[in-house]
Amino acid sequence: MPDSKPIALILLNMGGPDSLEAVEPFLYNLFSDRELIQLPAGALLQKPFAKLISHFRAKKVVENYRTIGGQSPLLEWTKKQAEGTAKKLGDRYKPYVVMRYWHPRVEPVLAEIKAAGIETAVVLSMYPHYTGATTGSSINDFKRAVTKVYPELECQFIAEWYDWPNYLEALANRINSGLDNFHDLMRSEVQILFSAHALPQKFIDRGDPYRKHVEETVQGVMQRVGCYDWSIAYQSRSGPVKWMEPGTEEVLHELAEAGHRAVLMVPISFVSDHIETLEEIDIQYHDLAVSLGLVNFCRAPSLNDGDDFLDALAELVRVKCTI
Ligand SMILES: C=CC1=C(C)c2cc3[nH]c(cc4nc(cc5[nH]c(cc1n2)c(C)c5CCC(=O)O)C(CCC(=O)O)=C4C)c(C)c3C=C
Ligand SMILES: [Fe+2]
Ligand SMILES: [Fe+2]
Repeated sequence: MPDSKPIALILLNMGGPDSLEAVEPFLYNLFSDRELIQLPAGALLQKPFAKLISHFRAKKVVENYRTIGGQSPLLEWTKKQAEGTAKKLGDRYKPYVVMRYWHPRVEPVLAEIKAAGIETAVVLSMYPHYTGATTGSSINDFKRAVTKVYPELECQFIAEWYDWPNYLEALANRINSGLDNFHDLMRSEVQILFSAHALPQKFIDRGDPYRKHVEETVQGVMQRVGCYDWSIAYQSRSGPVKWMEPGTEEVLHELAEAGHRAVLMVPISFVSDHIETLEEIDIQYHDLAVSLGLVNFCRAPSLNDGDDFLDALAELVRVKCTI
C-alpha cells in the first residue's frame, strides 16, 4: 500500500551550543557561512576570519550562555516540536531535527533516514519568515547533503509560513497570556512591542522578503488580538554593518520618553526559547526597560511545544504536503 510508507518529518533550525566548550566551534560554523555573513576579506579568507571572530566573540557569548544554564535550549525545543507534530500527524510520520551550525548536522541525519528505509521527506523550516540568511542557507545546505548522501530521497520543502492562520492564532494566544500580567492596567496603557531578529539592511535592499513577512505576521496577529498600541523593532544588531531599523533598544527609549510605563514584548521571528529570548530579552532588555522607567515590562511566552502551535504545524504539513 503506497500511502502507508513512512515519511520523514525534518525540522530545520539554526542550532546552538550544547555546552560552554561548544560555543566557539558553533560560532566558527556560523561565521563560516557566507549565506549568513560575508566577512569583508572575501571567500578565500572567510574561514580564517571566522576562526578569529569566533575566538573573540566566544569570550563574551560564553557568559550569556552561562546565565541561561550553560547551553542553548534550542535543540530540546525543536525535538519536542518535531515529535509533537509527528504524533499529531499519525504513525506514518517519523520526526527528525537538522541543525545548520551544530549537532545534529544534516549528513548523519540523512544517513539515518536512508538506513531506516524512508524514501520521502517533508522538510519544514522553523523560521516562519523567509530570508536567505536562515531558511535559504539551511535549505541549500540540506540539498547539498541530499545530493551527496541520499540523492534518491524525495523531498518536499515548506520554506515560509508567516501568514499561516493557526500560527497567527497561536501567537495571539501567547500575547493574550502575556497581557494577563497587566490585569490592573487599562488596555490603552499597555504597549505591545514585537521584536524580530534583525538582518543587515543589504538583505532587504536586494529583495529579501523578511521584513514584509514579519510585518504581515504582525498585522494578522493584531487582527486577532484586538485594539492595542503596537510597534515592531529589530533586535540582536551586533557587528559593524547597517542593520534593519528601528532597533529594539531605540524603541524602548522612545516608549519611555513618550511617558509609557507598561510594555509587553513579543518575540516574533523565533518559535521557541533560546538565547535571544532568555538572555537578550528577559535580562538585557528587561533591565534596560526598567532603568528607563518602563516598570511594567513583560515578555509573551514563546510558542515552544504548546498544543495550539503543534496543531498549527501539523495542519501546515497536512495542507502543504502533497506526497
Ligand atoms: C529569525 C531568526 C534569526 C535570524 C534572521 C538571524 C540572523 C542572523 N544571526 C546572526 C548572527 C548570530 N546568530 C546567533 C544565534 C542565533 N540566531 C538565531 C536566529 C536568527 N538569526 C538563533 C535561533 C540563534 C541560536 C541561539 C541559541 O540559543 O543558541 C549567533 C550566536 C550567538 C551570539 O553570538 O550572539 C550569532 C553570532 C547574523 C549575522 C544574522 C543575519 C545575517
Ligand atoms: Fe542569529
Ligand atoms: Fe542573533
